[in-house]
Order: sequence, then structure tokens, then C-alpha cells
Amino acid sequence: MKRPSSGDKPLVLTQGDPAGVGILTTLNAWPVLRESRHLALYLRGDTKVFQDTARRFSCKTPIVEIGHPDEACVAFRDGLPIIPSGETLDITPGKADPRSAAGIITSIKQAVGDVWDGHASAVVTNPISKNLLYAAGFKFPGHTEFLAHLAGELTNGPAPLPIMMLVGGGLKVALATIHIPLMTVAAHLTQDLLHEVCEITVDALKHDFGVETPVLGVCGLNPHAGEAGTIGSEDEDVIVPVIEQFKARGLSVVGPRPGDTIFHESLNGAYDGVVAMYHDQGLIPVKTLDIWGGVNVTLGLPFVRTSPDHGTGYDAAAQGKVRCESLISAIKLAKSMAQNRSKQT
Ligand SMILES: NC(=O)c1ccc[n+]([C@@H]2O[C@H](COP(=O)([O-])OP(=O)(O)OC[C@H]3O[C@@H](n4cnc5c(N)ncnc54)[C@H](O)[C@@H]3O)[C@@H](O)[C@H]2O)c1
Ligand SMILES: N[C@H](C(=O)O)[C@H](O)COP(=O)(O)O
Repeated sequence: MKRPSSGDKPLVLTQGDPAGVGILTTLNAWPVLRESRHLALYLRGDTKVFQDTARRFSCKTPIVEIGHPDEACVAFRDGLPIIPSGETLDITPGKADPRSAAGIITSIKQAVGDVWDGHASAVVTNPISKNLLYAAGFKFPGHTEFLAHLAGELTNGPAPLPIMMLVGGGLKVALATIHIPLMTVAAHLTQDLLHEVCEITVDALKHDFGVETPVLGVCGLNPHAGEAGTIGSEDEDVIVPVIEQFKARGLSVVGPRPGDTIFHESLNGAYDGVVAMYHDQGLIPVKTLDIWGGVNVTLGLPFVRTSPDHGTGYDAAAQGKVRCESLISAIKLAKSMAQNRSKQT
């Protein structure tokens, strides 16, 4: 699958939910980032929403409408560059508006198209409200699966398996399963799935994070990683055989390790990354350690994508009291990953 290799191009941000925190966090991130060397970005979205929000909360960030991504590097020094994505709405911060669903999706599609066409080096997505999009007929659990679908369309092939990874607090944690009910996790955990998740994660640690010989820790599913098969069978029947396959290839994959100690071990340098078996098993440690600096990364795509680790935060958006550290971390990580990836091609 072709990988765009345009590490020196600007980053493209999606607008996200126009009533969510993404608007003001993006406006507040600009003065922090504008002096960063070798970094430029632009956004695909509704200029009016950014102008209205800046005015409402007395934000001084200038907004610079541009017509093409190639204008972003110069424009970024003077303000937040925005390419209008076509939808214009009167939005009240914190008040979700179902009419915004189309524009949210359009912005994501345009941003992915820019990266695929080589005009941008990575996509950074602002938060969306899943239930608002579901109500509008959105058929995907979230960005992660939608971006994989778009990648399949772009490559005229099957959608790649997207892996959600949370980076923060000194941890890199990839998930074997994502937005599925907890009671169905065991049924979803097959050797084939876990093998592909580990393969993609090892590849990303090498090519996106620049780890030459990564060590991957794999979390058990059951307490005490199944206690040698006496507390559930998945650890022995599914996880152990997969790890044995990687070891047979000379790759450093360790486990299954108990979920209550693997993150401590990783923080102490035992692993460059961890694979957790389900959403909260992996996200709780990262968000507990670093809720404001954590970054959501999608692995397995033919382009780099990061996102803040928080959601639309409607209550914070309504008050205009938002924190932009997670967005800034997502932007900086996207830049670093795109540069590492472009060195590989
Ligand atoms: N990256 C994403 O797109 C993403 C991530 C998580 C959740 N979501 C979606 O967002 C919606 C709301 O989810 P939620 O309420 O569970 O989580 P949330 O992160 O939106 O909010 C949790 C709490 O954190 C606060 N908060 C969030 N971001 C903030 C910021 N930048 N500054 C200050 N305070 C902030 C919120 O106001 C709220 O009190 C849901 O539809 C969910 O699916 C999206
Ligand atoms: N679980 C994700 C997080 O906490 O960041 C969130 O739902 C975002 O998912 P998508 O990136 O697939 O929208």
C-alpha cells in the first residue's frame, strides 16, 4: 500500500464538531506553535465558526483564508490558515447542532485527500461527537474506522486494519479491540487479529517512532494473565501462541503480562510499546497519567493520523475554558511521525 512521503509539507487539521472544544483549542494552539521551526499547518473547515468563536471569547488569533495547502507555510506565520470546506453555520459553542454532521465529515474527507495527494504530511483530527454523527447516519464507530474506510477507497483495495494507539505519560498503548461491548471482547480476540495488531504495532514503533529494535509487551486478558489457564483460557489459547510466533522470528514480543503490572514495567523501560486487549484496559493508564498531554494515534493507515485524547467537551466549549495541550501534543507527534515515515521511503 502506497505511503505518502511528504514529511516536509504542512499538517492538515480537520475541524471536528464546530460546537466542541476543537475550535477554541485550535485558535489557542496557534500562538504556541507559530514559532515552531519546520512546522506549519492549516485547517479544512468553516471560517465563520472560527471567526465567531474568536470574537465570542476575545481570542486574538488572526484567521487567514487560503485557497490551497501550498499557501499554508507562509500564511501560518501570520495566523491560522483555513481552507473553507463549504459548509457555513451559525453555531453556539457547547450546543451540538445536527446540521453540522455533513461539514464534519466533509472536512475529514478533504484532509485525507490532501495527504493522499501529497499536499499535507499528516492529518490531525479535532474531536467529533460520535452520537451526533450516528444520528446523521454515520456508519462507523469513529474516526479510526472511517479513516481506514477512506484509505481503502483511495487504494482501491480493502480497508486496512486500523489500530488505535494512545501515547502519553511515558506509555505507547495499542488496542487489540476498540469500540465494542466488553462482553464481546473475548469472542473477538482471535490469533489472526492479535497477530496483525502486534505486526502493525511493531512496524509503527520502527517506522513512525524511530525505535530500531522495538520490544513489545502484550497484556493478558484475564486477571494474572489467566493464572496458567486457571482463570480463563484466552491467554493460553490465543495470546501465548501468537507471542511464540513472533519469538520464533527473533522479534522481541513479551507476554502475556498481567494487566496490573505491565504498565509499571513499561514505564520502567521494559517495553517500547504495549498491546492491550480492550479499550479501557489500555486507555485508563494513559489518560490517568496524562489526560492533557495524551495523543490518540491511528496505526495501520497509509498516512499519519493523530488526534487529541479528549472529546468534544461541550461544557468546556460553552464556557470558553479549554485546554489545548493535547491538541498541541497531537500536532507535534504527527509532525515527528511524518518525518520518521518519510525517511523510510
Ligand atoms: N478524539 C475524539 O474525537 C474523541 C475522543 C474521546 C471522545 N470523543 C467523543 O466526544 C464526545 C464527548 O465525550 P466525553 O464527554 O466522554 O469526553 P470529553 O473528553 O469530551 O469530556 C470529558 C470531560 O473533559 C472535559 N474536556 C474535554 N476536553 C477538554 C479541553 N480541551 N479543555 C477543557 N476541558 C475538556 C469536558 O468538558 C468534560 O468535562 C462523545 O461523543 C465521544 O464519543 C471523541
Ligand atoms: N477512544 C478514543 C479516545 O478516547 O481518544 C475516541 O473514541 C476517539 O476515537 P476515534 O479517533 O476513532 O474517533
